[in-house]
Amino acid sequence: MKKPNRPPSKKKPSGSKYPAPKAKISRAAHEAAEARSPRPLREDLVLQASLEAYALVRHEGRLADRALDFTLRRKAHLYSSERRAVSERVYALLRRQRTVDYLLSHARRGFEELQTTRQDVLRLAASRILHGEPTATVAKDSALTGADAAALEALPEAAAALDSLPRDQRFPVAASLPDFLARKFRETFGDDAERAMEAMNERAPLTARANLLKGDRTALQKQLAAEGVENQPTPLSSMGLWLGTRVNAFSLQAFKDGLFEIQDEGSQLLGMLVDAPPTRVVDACAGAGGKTLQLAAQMKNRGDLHALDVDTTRIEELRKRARRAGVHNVRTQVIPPEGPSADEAIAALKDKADRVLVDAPCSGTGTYRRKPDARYRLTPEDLATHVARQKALLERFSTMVKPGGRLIYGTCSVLREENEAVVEDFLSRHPNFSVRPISAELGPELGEKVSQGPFLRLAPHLHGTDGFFGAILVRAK
Ligand SMILES: C[S@@+](CC[C@H](N)C(=O)[O-])C[C@H]1O[C@@H](n2cnc3c(N)ncnc32)[C@H](O)[C@@H]1O
Repeated sequence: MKKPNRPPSKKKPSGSKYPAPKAKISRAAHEAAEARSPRPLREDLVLQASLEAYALVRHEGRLADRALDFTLRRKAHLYSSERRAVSERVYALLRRQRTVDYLLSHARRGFEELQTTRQDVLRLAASRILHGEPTATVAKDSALTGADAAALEALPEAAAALDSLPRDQRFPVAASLPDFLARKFRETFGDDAERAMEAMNERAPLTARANLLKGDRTALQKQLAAEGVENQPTPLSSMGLWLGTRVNAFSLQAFKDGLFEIQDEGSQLLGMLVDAPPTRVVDACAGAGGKTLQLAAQMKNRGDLHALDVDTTRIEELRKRARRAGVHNVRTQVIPPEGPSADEAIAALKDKADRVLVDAPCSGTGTYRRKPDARYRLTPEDLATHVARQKALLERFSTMVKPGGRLIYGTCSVLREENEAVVEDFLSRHPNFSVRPISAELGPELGEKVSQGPFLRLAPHLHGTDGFFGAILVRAK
């Protein structure tokens, strides 16, 4: 089966305001030429672009996907295989940044004092070797000589030094986590923490959710196969498909026709907990609508689905996606983030909703496969802010649940304090809410695979999904 040769991209290319038509044409021409005769990477150009993108993330604090987008848009002369190499190498280094820095500080005397770009060349090279590429090839590609080339040869020794550290010192470095997060991951996963982080430091699969308003998963499989896309049903979500990771999903006809959305399997499972009836349902932190569209399909496009968020841009994106997906039952509303005006904005829905989903803003510690750089930005203070906001949002949005209705709380964090602890805190103040085990919703077989106690608890090393938490809370009648 033909494998599409563009790298997966989070952005929909056609809707973007950036690409100059000239760049588009020349890139298409390059790609067509490349498809006719694949050629070796022009390593100097790949290295230059990788350095630029990496510097934006590491030294200027830009988000990785934006930094890559920004850099690659200015590199229309790169072939698609080269663009893909830039992306893959930068992401690979971000996943192992702390490990790489440790290894180089042992393998290269005076590494810390080197000029920043020279350090970054070494970092990119060491990361490639760590990911299995031959040392000699990498040294040549990176034009490294003398002490720098010798440093690459000395990496195995440095790795042995890392291996010989006591477990608690080794883990943060080997997992490439800040110390405080390493402690949190150890608290969460105990003896499994190493395994959990190994899986968290892998690339995530590209996962589609079939839009059940327009057809089932089998029909989507056929359509994708007809477009030359390798795909495979996901094992946990009945509406998911894994796609070949090198597909640019957004350029497919099936995507343009609204037959699927890109959505992690874990996120699909969280959406499944809602089991939205065709009555009145609220998606209180709807964002760009990943789960809103799934809920609309559960409701068979009937009833009223209220999608709320504080972010106008995301709500606009949601509207666009809803149009493509053929969703008609959604009403969007931009609401204030806090204070009396936030309470007023939802007053009309007080005690009215059969289901309220609070897919809360969180640390994102479950999504490091896709956003490896996020770990280096998170501080203990940020985490405390997330927890305080999660408690406040659950409190505010619970007022919309009608007697007998359900409040579904979810995050893409794996940390207990953002998950079980938030739910416990809520229940301690709201004895009229009780926990409904997720097995009651998903069935005993699937429920057992994806739950811890009564809650949804997903992690890459156990489920192959991003890390997710979900709880169903029922308001007494
Ligand atoms: C985890 S994201 C939601 C993702 C979305 N449900 C999806 O499936 O694509 C959390 C969302 O909460 C929104 N948010 C942050 N503070 C909020 C508040 N006070 N009220 C409502 N939404 C808020 C953010 O703008 C963000 O879009």
